[in-house]
Amino acid sequence: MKAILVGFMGSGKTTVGHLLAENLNVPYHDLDDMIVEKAGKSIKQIFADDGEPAFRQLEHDALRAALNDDGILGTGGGTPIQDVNFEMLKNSEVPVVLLDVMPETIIFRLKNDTDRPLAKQLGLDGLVDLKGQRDFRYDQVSDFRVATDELTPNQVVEAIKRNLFIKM
Ligand SMILES: Nc1ncnc2c1ncn2[C@@H]1O[C@H](COP(=O)(O)OP(=O)(O)O)[C@@H](O)[C@H]1O
Ligand SMILES: O=C(O)C1=C[C@@H](OP(=O)(O)O)[C@@H](O)[C@H](O)C1
Ligand SMILES: [Mg+2]
Repeated sequence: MKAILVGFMGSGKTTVGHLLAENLNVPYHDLDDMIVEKAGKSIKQIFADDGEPAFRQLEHDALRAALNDDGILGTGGGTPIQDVNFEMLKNSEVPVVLLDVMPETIIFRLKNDTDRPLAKQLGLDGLVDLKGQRDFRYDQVSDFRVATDELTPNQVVEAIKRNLFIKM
C-alpha cells in the first residue's frame, strides 16, 4: 500500500481514496467493498442477519488480506477500534492518513444516508458521542491528519499528496 485512510464515517475515506488512487494511477481498495464481496450481501444486511461481531471479523480478515496489496486502502470508521487492527495499522510501514471531520459536518454529510447501520442505530447525537470515543484511536494510529470540513474531495487529495511526498 502507498497510503491507508482512516477516520470517522463521513470523513470521506471512500470518496477521497478513489480520487487519490486515480490521481496516483494505483488501485483503490475499500475494506467495506471487500467485505460486501466476500459476504455476498450489503453491510446493512450483514449487521441485520449476522450482527456487528460477525461484521468486525470480516473487517479484520479484509484488513489482513489488503495490507499486502499495492495502492490506496480506505478503511471503515470502526477499523482502527479493534485492538488487533489498531496494532496492525500502527506497526505498518505504510503512511496512515487521518481524514478528520467535525460533528456538524458528519451530520450534514450523513443526514440522508441509509447504508450505515451504526449511524441509523445511534442517531446523530449518538454518532457524535461515538466519534468522541474513537478520536483518540484515530490520532494514535495516524501519521498525519487532514481536516476535511472546508475542503472539496480534490483539495483533500492535494493535501494528502503534499504530506505524503514530504514523508516519502
Ligand atoms: N470533502 C468533502 N466535501 C463534501 N462532501 C464530502 C467530502 N468527502 C466526502 N463527502 C461526502 O460525504 C459522504 C460520505 O463520504 P464517504 O466517502 O462515503 O465517507 P467515508 O467512507 O469516510 O464514510 C458522501 O456523500 C460524500 O460525497
Ligand atoms: O464506523 C463504523 O463502525 C462503520 C463505518 C462504515 O464505513 P465508513 O466509515 O466508510 O462509513 C462501515 O464499515 C460500517 O457501517 C461500520
Ligand atoms: Mg467508506
